[in-house]
Amino acid sequence: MRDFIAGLPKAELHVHHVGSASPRIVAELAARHEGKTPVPADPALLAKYFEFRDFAHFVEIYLSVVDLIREPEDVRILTYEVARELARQQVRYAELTVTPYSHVKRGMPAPVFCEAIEDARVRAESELGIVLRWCFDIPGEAGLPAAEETLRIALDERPDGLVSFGLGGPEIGVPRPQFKPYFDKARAAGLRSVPHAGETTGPETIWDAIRELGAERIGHGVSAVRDESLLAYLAEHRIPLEVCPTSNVRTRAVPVISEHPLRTLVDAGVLVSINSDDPPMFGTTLNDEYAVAAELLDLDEGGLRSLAKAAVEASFLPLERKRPLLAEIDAYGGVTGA
Ligand SMILES: O=c1[nH]cnc2c1ncn2[C@@H]1O[C@H](CO)[C@@H](O)[C@H]1O
Repeated sequence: MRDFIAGLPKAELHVHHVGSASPRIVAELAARHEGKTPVPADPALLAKYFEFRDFAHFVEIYLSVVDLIREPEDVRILTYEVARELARQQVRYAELTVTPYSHVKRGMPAPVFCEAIEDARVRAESELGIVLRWCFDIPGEAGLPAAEETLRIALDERPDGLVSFGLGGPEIGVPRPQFKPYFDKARAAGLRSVPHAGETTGPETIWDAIRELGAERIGHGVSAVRDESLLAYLAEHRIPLEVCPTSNVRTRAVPVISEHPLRTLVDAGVLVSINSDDPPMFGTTLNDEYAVAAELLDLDEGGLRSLAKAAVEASFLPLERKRPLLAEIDAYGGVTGA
């Protein structure tokens, strides 16, 4: 199963830029800021550092890593390394969530940040054969000023890879309706709406994301299982959930992996994609997440192919670019040559 997954062509739709910084990259950056950062440079200590009491603690640790990213070169190196790790797992296409506000707030001009991610995106496509696209997300804990600035950067800079507009960070104390004007403008400008919802709060946040923010996909959305009418709505309107199983356990959104609601979502006919979210921080990889899903859903190779195809279908790739990737997945026999 592991070998089959390793070779299976995939798409990833819910993976965070800084959250994907490998321990080596984080250690390198931490060493550059020796003494001025709580982030340990030692990989063993870093693994300990990436253990979270709860979601709020996770955000605090996440932002301490964001603090390490100061120069455009840091952004180029980080982004290219994330692309390399995705390509190593046979990811052909990924929508990477980046948070421009967090970097601009730390003194990196928006054009400089956008040029750095675009350089890495173009280089990754030509050298690694992986297609990256950007989701610009609002860090919810920074509220409306962050919404304002994220929208301004999205519309003023409009990097070629930008396809979607999101909302991350904590949900508790960050009601979704307040962001409606920003999502309205982003959608009017052709950006797709993909807010996080139902990760650390209940179904009502998912309803808000749909009704107020025009969500076309939901980041996480796992609490939908508590509302039968929402499950039916998601299934009927084919609003895919970007499910990140291990993330939910590591941020304590779900107590233990065996209790993850993935099976209930699938049984209700809800479209799901499998994603890694912040793989090094959660001690996982996208391939590991496919193995977790295979366990939870009792999947065979055909089931794994369907999972990979569901992510391609839910992606914002144009149809003519979905087709070859879907065909590649169908043709894939893995090491078993099935
Ligand atoms: O699983 C997640 N849920 C919500 N936000 C997340 C997650 N992983 C990374 N971020 C990131 O945390 C920052 C908070 O300011 C945002 O940049 C958001 O993208």
